[in-house]
Amino acid sequence: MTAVRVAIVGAGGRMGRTLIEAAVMAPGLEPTVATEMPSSSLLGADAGELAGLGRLGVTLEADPAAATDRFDVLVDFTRPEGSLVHLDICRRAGKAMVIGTTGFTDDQKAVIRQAAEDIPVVFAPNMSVGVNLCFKLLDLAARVLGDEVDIEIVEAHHRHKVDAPSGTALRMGEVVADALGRDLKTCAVYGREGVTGERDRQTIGFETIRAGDIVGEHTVMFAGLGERVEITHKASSRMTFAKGAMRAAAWLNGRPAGLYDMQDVLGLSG
Ligand SMILES: NC(=O)C1=CN([C@@H]2O[C@H](COP(=O)(O)OP(=O)(O)OC[C@H]3O[C@@H](n4cnc5c(N)ncnc54)[C@H](OP(=O)(O)O)[C@@H]3O)[C@@H](O)[C@H]2O)C=CC1
Ligand SMILES: O=C(O)C1=N[C@H](C(=O)O)C[C@H](O)C1
Repeated sequence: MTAVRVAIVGAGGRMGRTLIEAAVMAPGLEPTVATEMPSSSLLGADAGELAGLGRLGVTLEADPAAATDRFDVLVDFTRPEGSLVHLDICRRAGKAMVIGTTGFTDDQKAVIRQAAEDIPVVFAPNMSVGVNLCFKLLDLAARVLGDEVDIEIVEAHHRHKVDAPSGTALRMGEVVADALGRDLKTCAVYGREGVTGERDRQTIGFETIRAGDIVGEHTVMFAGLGERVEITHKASSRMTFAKGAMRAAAWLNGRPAGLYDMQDVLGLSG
């Protein structure tokens, strides 16, 4: 069987380097393209050496559009503006794409939805199996505990993270809001300060912590009178996300055009 050829964009980033390692380790996948920003001092470096694996023979280049004949699936953990450029390249070339980047606006998400009419795309704010299991548990908890409890979502990440709340926290909020028939757009409260008045039970609160080298932690609290349920996920290695992204790339190769997420990849949808 021929290996699925994977392009990793943003290869010099925290996730980029981990993705290179995960692609090397994943059976049936082969990292064939690695790109970085045209301004990057890493251009010309060997992707394997960058990931601490030794020479791989894949050189960091600047333009994924010039490499479309050398990959089957492009994996993107960069920034929203970069992801949309990469999406356009994949769409024009008829290539599949895995998007792990977070922080998109609603308009940018609409562009992704539109592109997925032409190419297969997995778009997920968190590629770990554990978080995707938590989405299912959250749906169940919200349905059972209902409107009697106060719901708060607390997330913590490293000091370098640029978007808040995390994409995962927002998706957790959507899952809970959907289960309760609420619209997250109108019921979300982002942080509190000053004289806030009593809590409105219909709201879903978000709190963000940015500190040190925390890889990624999420807790959803369902707090009632006399008891409290908390569902927590703690990532201790970026490899958990990178392995999920490689699983998504293998799953996506050869699929029809469409917008998929990790629930589809893991067989958890529905
Ligand atoms: N879905 C999931 O499971 C996960 C998602 N993420 C998300 O992945 C993204 C990346 O995270 P992380 O690796 O920590 O971030 P980093 O900042 O470490 O890496 C981002 C990489 O993308 C490059 N980049 C930045 N802007 C552009 C652009 N416009 N075009 C092309 N490349 C660009 C950066 O280059 P340069 O350094 O030169 O700016 C860098 O190499 C974030 O949105 C994060 O939330 C993270 C972990 C898990
Ligand atoms: O930026 C990160 O690091 C992470 N981002 C994702 C998010 O915003 O949800 C996923 C993970 O928690 C790590």
